[in-house]
Amino acid sequence: MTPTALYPTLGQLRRCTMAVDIGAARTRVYLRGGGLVVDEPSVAAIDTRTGALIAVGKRAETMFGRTPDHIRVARPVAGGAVVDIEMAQRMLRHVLGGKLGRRWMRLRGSPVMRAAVCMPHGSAPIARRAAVETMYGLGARRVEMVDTLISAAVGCGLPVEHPEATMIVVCGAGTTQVAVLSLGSLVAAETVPVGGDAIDRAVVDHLRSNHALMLPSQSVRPLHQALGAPTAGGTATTEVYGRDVASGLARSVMVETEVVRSAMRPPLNAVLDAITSVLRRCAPDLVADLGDRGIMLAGGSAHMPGLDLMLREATNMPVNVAPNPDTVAVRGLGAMIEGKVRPMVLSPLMA
Ligand SMILES: Nc1ncnc2c1ncn2[C@@H]1O[C@H](COP(=O)(O)OP(=O)(O)OP(=O)(O)O)[C@@H](O)[C@H]1O
Repeated sequence: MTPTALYPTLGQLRRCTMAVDIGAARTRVYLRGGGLVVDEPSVAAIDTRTGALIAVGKRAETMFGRTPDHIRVARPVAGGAVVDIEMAQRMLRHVLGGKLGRRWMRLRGSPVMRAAVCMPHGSAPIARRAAVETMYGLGARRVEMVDTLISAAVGCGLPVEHPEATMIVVCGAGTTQVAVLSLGSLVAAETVPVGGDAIDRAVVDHLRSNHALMLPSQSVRPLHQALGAPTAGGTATTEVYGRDVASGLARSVMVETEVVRSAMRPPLNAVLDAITSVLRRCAPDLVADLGDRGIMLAGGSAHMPGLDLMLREATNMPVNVAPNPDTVAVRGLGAMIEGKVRPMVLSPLMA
């Protein structure tokens, strides 16, 4: 098997057939000449008695918390790494269905089946190894890895190859990655193990400890909407439904959106600390560029209403949410394998 490069050239990427982003929440696959063909929750349900795969993706996700004992609903990806390689391979094989086979056949002239994978910034060698093993299981014989921050910046259409600073914050489910880029390189970057899931967990924990209410995960989204809605003076409240911790019965409580907002503050502070730490490591000229251009916010959590506003207030910098923020990384990598990216050298952190 061919060894894997961490910073491949654009030429090496152009030889790849598919671009893959295996995230804690969702798995995305972009096929060369086929576009984004998979965008599914990274979830698989198996029958523990027979080992059979029962469902993957969206269908498996709806089974969470609703299965009998013999069905296990698993997330093969956590904290930015594939933690169950076999399950990840089964899940990918299933969501790709026949799409990959046809693509391999069409590209039979190519001597080696190659895949490009986005890796979270600063991921450990074991996480990279797990991603490579996962792709080998799908038939790839060479795997090129690109830092998610670079592919997301490309996917957002940021002029990363120019000698001026651009800043990107990719807030996913389990991690948030922050970088300042210039001339195709990461000038400074940081990853924190906090994302949309930690923010949701902070809200769930607040309701359990202060209102003795267990909130089902699907009830957190409507609460986000309330948090993002402008308040016309006074104290805004919103009604949430859950299960009483003591009695187990369904009930609702009225919660003040401001109180929920402060419950979300600890995980958000971790994101803010990462932004300030990255800015502190940049030269003043680069920081001056960012004063005008601001921060590009990407990742699925960029959909969270009010997150951009909170970051704007805390940093005093303009914050723009990328169009389709959750798929920018795989679409950026897709643009690289399609050869649609202006020539540049992809390199690790500048010394
Ligand atoms: N409309 C929305 N409102 C609030 N949060 C949202 C919305 N859509 C997605 N999210 C959040 O975005 C997160 C998923 O983001 P994304 O798809 O970028 O994750 P991922 O790439 O799989 O994760 P990671 O990068 O951490 O491996 C989840 O925490 C989810 O709750």
